Amino acid sequence: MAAPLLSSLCCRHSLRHCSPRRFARNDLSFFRSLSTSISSEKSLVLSHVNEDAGVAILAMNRPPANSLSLELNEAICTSLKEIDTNPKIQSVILASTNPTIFSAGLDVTELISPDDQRLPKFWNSLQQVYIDLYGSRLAIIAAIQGHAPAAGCMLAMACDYRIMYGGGEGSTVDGRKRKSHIPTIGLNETQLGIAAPPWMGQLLVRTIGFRPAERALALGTLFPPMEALIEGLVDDVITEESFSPSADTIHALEKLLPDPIRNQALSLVMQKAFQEAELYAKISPQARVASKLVTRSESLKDMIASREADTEYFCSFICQDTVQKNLKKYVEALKKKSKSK
Ligand SMILES: CCCC/C=C\CC(=O)SCCNC(=O)CCNC(=O)[C@H](O)C(C)(C)COP(=O)(O)OP(=O)(O)OC[C@H]1O[C@@H](n2cnc3c(N)ncnc32)[C@H](O)[C@@H]1OP(=O)(O)O
Repeated sequence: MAAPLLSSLCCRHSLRHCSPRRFARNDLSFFRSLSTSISSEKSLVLSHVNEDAGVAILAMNRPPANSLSLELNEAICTSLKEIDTNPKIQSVILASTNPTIFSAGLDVTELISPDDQRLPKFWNSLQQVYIDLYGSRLAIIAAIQGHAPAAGCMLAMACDYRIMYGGGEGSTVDGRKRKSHIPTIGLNETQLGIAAPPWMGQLLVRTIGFRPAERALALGTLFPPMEALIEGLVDDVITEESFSPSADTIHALEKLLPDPIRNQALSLVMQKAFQEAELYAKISPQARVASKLVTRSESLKDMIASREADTEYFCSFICQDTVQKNLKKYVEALKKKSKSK
């Protein structure tokens, strides 16, 4: 079903052939044309479908932090492509097997003393994840149970709806009682001495508006759940007080979730994500996709057109001495913090 258009995506000319008329035709093929055929290590994501509900799950599974390596990026694209080929599926829940980290953003070890062959491939794979998520015909619901800094936040923003865990003492994340965990979300790149690329920064602008995004980008703000909700960075924040699960939802989730994360059927965030996914799945796909084209096609075209230049800029920026120094310092601090636990 999905058109084999990897070449068109990797090459920045793909959307030149998409006339405004074509976009106006409520055409599903635009979204299909954004599919990829990259093959990869599948266990880095767990995916499964519940055809009765029209919903799929795609859970990132790269311990310890779901940091985005070349291989994880490719695995996300491959899995999404597989789901896309199933005509019974209209919605996907993008989640994490780690109940306290959605994704820690780019794997910073990819950025330090990088291999000059791998670095552009790595960046290209991240661009592809964005294109495939943001341009998917599927409605994608982000179930953000844990932290989502930098490129982790980008993943969430590229979805159609974002649900975040509100945290709190003694709350349940995957059904078990655990100590307080308050996730944060945002583009914190400047805290690492780097800047979000234009397409990622503009995605924040489109999500929360110009002035709030300008300030958040400059300061590298990581928002706790309620602040993220107020800013419009997430659409819903779930706490035990705010949401009552239904037995039907839990049952449907048990059918959907793969074995290693079946216990997440008890997670309130997952339950709300499933309900939202069902809601999207009930809308006429043609109408839903056409409405998505209205808001997303122009920025996607622009991003794809500047893809090569973006990769060149990224590679030369990352290799600068000062940037390397900043990144090394950041990783040392991260390791030190992790060891001191
Ligand atoms: C031109 C540039 C373009 C830039 C575009 C995007 C930029 C990025 O995405 S850069 C990455 C930004 N990410 C971060 O700043 C997050 C860093 N991580 C954290 O702040 C915390 O780990 C987090 C809040 C996510 C979770 O905290 P904890 O639950 O307390 O876990 P730990 O800190 O103990 O981490 C566990 C383990 O994971 C390793 N880790 C964490 N993040 C990353 C990462 N981004 N890349 C690689 N590895 C990461 C961390 O070092 C720990 O490993 P061990 O030391 O081996 O235990």
